[in-house]
Amino acid sequence: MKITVLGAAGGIGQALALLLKTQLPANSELSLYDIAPVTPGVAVDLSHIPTAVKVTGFSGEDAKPALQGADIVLISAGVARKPGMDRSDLFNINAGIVRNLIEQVAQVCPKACIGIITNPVNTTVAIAAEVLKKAGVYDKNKLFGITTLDIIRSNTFVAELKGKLPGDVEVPVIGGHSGVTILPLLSQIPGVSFTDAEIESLTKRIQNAGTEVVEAKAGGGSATLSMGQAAARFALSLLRGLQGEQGVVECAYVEGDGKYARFFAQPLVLGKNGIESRKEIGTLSAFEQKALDSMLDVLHKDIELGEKFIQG
Ligand SMILES: NC(=O)C1=CN([C@@H]2O[C@H](COP(=O)(O)OP(=O)(O)OC[C@H]3O[C@@H](n4cnc5c(N)ncnc54)[C@H](O)[C@@H]3O)[C@@H](O)[C@H]2O)C=CC1
Ligand SMILES: O=C([O-])CC(=O)C(=O)O
Repeated sequence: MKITVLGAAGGIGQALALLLKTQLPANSELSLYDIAPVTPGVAVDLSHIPTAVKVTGFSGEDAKPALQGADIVLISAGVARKPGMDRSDLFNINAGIVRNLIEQVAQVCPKACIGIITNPVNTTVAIAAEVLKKAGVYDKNKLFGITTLDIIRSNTFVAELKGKLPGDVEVPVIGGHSGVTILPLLSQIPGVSFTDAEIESLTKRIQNAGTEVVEAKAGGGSATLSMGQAAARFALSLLRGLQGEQGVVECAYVEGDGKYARFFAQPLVLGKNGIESRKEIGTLSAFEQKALDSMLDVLHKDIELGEKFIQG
């Protein structure tokens, strides 16, 4: 299997590439691309780590050489937030970057699974879908907005609060990936219960966790290391599904049945062709149902912004 990372010289890209170099199965290939001239050097650096994963690096304006034969393409190219900005403030720069990269994916490796990390994810995934559709190669079972960071954060915060091992907690997170559209389903964690006050404060903390990092880094960017870990977890799950492992489940922001919004983060069963099936979100608490109802306006607008960017 070959995985290509676009934006590979950035904070997320380098962390992700390191984790993939050490965790991909033997004989996989890791292909790194970024406009930054350092990228071939990042590949040389990684290539000295003794694992049976071949690493190549490409820079410049053309992503195509890095995309040849890719089974999975992960995109973290673009700009990150600074304090005082919302994820939507990144649209003006990142929308064009994602469009340009997806156009090249559509040409070179149209059958690859694509994982979008670049913000605003609620919108960049819609942009990617429209570009792929225009090129006649859109498969809604192969395009994912990576929301795994919301899940691993939820697992960490719940474990901290309840004195559990983080690895023993798995919180489904649905909706989208910004502010109120991030909805952790705290009512669905087996063996864990919360007071109403805990639910309210935990939900807020999970929704604002990106901002917590942006403020702590004080102008130096947003989450990179935890996001590298999140994207690596998602990519390795996707790979296991592609290789035929049964019962691999991850939440991601994908096009579904449109019951809530055209794109919606939900639990998915991953398989040989990407998404094998979309799982029901299950029974929600009254708090979660209210949060779901009130996020939909924002989510619809975020999606429409992306659709219009391509459709004009
Ligand atoms: N989905 C999620 O949960 C998360 C998403 N993000 C988003 O990920 C993106 C990347 O964040 P960082 O890695 O921290 O930023 P960064 O600034 O460290 O890295 C971005 C990289 O993209 C490259 N780049 C810019 N334009 C490019 C193009 N046209 N083609 C190829 N490469 C290009 C830059 O040279 C740079 O190396 C941001 O949009 C950020 O908001 C960040 C954290 C979590
Ligand atoms: O908050 C940001 O700008 C980056 C991000 O998406 C996150 O950390 O969840």
